[in-house]
Amino acid sequence: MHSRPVRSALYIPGSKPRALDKARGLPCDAILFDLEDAVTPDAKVSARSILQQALAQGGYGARLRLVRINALDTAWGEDDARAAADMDCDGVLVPKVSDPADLDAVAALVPDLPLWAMMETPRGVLNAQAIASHGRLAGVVIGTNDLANDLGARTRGALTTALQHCLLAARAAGIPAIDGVFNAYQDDEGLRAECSDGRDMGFDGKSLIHPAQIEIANAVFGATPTEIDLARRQIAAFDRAARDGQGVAVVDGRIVENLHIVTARATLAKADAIAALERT
Ligand SMILES: CC(C)(COP(=O)(O)OP(=O)(O)OC[C@H]1O[C@@H](n2cnc3c(N)ncnc32)[C@H](O)[C@@H]1OP(=O)(O)O)[C@@H](O)C(=O)NCCC(=O)NCCSC(=O)C[C@H](O)C(=O)O
Ligand SMILES: [Mg+2]
Repeated sequence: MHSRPVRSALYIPGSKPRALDKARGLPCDAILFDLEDAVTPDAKVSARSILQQALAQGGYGARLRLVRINALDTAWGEDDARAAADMDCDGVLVPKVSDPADLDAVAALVPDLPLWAMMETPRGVLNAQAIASHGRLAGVVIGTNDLANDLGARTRGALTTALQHCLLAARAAGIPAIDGVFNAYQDDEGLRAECSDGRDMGFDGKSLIHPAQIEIANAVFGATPTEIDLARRQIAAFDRAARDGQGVAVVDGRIVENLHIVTARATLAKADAIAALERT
């Protein structure tokens, strides 16, 4: 569990001033300012300066601000990385990371900002542990569209092994992991089901393509009143048991051990962090 909430991470094309402005008032936890796939080749260069100006102008509050650059093997990647290094943001999101050397190359151009990795190539998934443990890496975002494309996969179920492998790598490295996008942005029930699937797997949040998806992701990846109430009762029961010299308590007919208390405290910390973010 991580102190900064990333329940909802919205992609915004860096080429669209109206969307960049609208984002200042949206309740997403993170913004993925995109210079890569959401921007057409003819708009790549101008998007860089549009985005730089939007970030300099500010107004994005306490949201996590990541700039997704183009890959270094494209015509735009190196200039994107140099430009992003000077932008007012919280990190650089590197697309199509296939091994740690891809991160080394961006790290050399971006000396002072945390890096995030898009996990979206077959080689990247196979190298997930080495990528997630890179010293400059602060988190991973799954790119389910590219991954499905490269695999020839036609369902989310076909990606399960890859999703779990990336999540295992992120957890082992102690960094957050954000699930891939749900493309049918007008299908609320489909989105809710896919968010629940990601949440059940252990993801920290969902990447999104449209503002209408934010509320559902925030609800599914947040701490519900029922979860908060259970966490408080577990902690109280465990404290009582400890005072009586017991190492185990029982709440709602289930045993509560120390590891459940770690989770309960993390649930309360997450609820506090969300409340603090929503106050800003
Ligand atoms: C999908 C869209 C093209 C739809 O755009 P549009 O038709 O303009 O939608 P609406 O008319 O419903 O928009 C309503 C208002 O909301 C604003 N808006 C729309 N999208 C965004 C957004 N992402 N961020 C901020 N604001 C947004 C519109 O400007 C309207 O505002 P207003 O005019 O003031 O009412 C569009 O949503 C879009 O472009 N989405 C982003 C697509 C994208 O980023 N794609 C790339 C990322 S996905 C990916 O690459 C994942 C990964 O790499 C992988 O491999 O899986
Ligand atoms: Mg992609």
